[in-house]
Amino acid sequence: MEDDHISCGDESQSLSDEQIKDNILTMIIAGQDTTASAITWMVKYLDENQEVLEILKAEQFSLAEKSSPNSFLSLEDLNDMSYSSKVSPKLRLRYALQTRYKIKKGWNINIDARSIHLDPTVYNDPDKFIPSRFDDESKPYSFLGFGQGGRTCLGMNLARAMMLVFLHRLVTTYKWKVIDSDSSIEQWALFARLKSGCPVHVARIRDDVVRS
Ligand code: HEM
Repeated sequence: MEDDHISCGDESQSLSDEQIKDNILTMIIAGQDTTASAITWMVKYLDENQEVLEILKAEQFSLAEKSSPNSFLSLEDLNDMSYSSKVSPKLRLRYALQTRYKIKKGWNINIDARSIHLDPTVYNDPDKFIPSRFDDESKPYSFLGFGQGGRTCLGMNLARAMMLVFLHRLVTTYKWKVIDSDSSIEQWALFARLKSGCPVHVARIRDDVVRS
């Protein structure tokens, strides 16, 4: 019988059980909850900001009309979603960096990206959902959702791709209404997550555009 084992090359390069476990945990903790939370905020903010939703719909429908129904989205399609890729919410509620404190060896320091994104000394109308606000070239590094520098999120491009595919499917196939306007945030979550879980009413708008 032919050997159907998939070779991983040099055995000494294989991952240990411990490393495999770490990678799985990374996917679940760093990868899944973050993306799920970001998508929840997108659904909420888009429902509350119909003018933004209209611009997004125009981009997504023009893309859907250009390609055949039921075809998969390609990388080029994702690159054509320039407005949609800005619809990335302010998330990650973490504790603030207090410069008054001495930072001891071994401490973990987290930048409170959400407070920076909502800082009125940096942005006009910080509470307004303006997806293009981070385009301002005079304010480099102002979008901190994925971190910056040497430890920038490793899954950033994967997360963006997942969010864009989700947005495309949602916007071109369904309309939705958030049915619980409670905006209170779970107190002990690592990043900003709605207590209500953001329940929505969803209705199909058209059958001819179904893509994945
Ligand atoms: C919307 C979704 C996501 C958000 C908002 C997010 C955000 C972040 C942030 C703020 C950091 C810390 C950066 C720093 O310390 O400066 C980080 C690190 C990291 N993220 Fe994500 N992330 C997301 C999705 C993902 C996904 C899908 C994966 C993997 C499948 C992932 C894997 C990682 C890893 C491995 C690190 C550690 C990088 C390092 O320390 O070198 N993330 N992420």
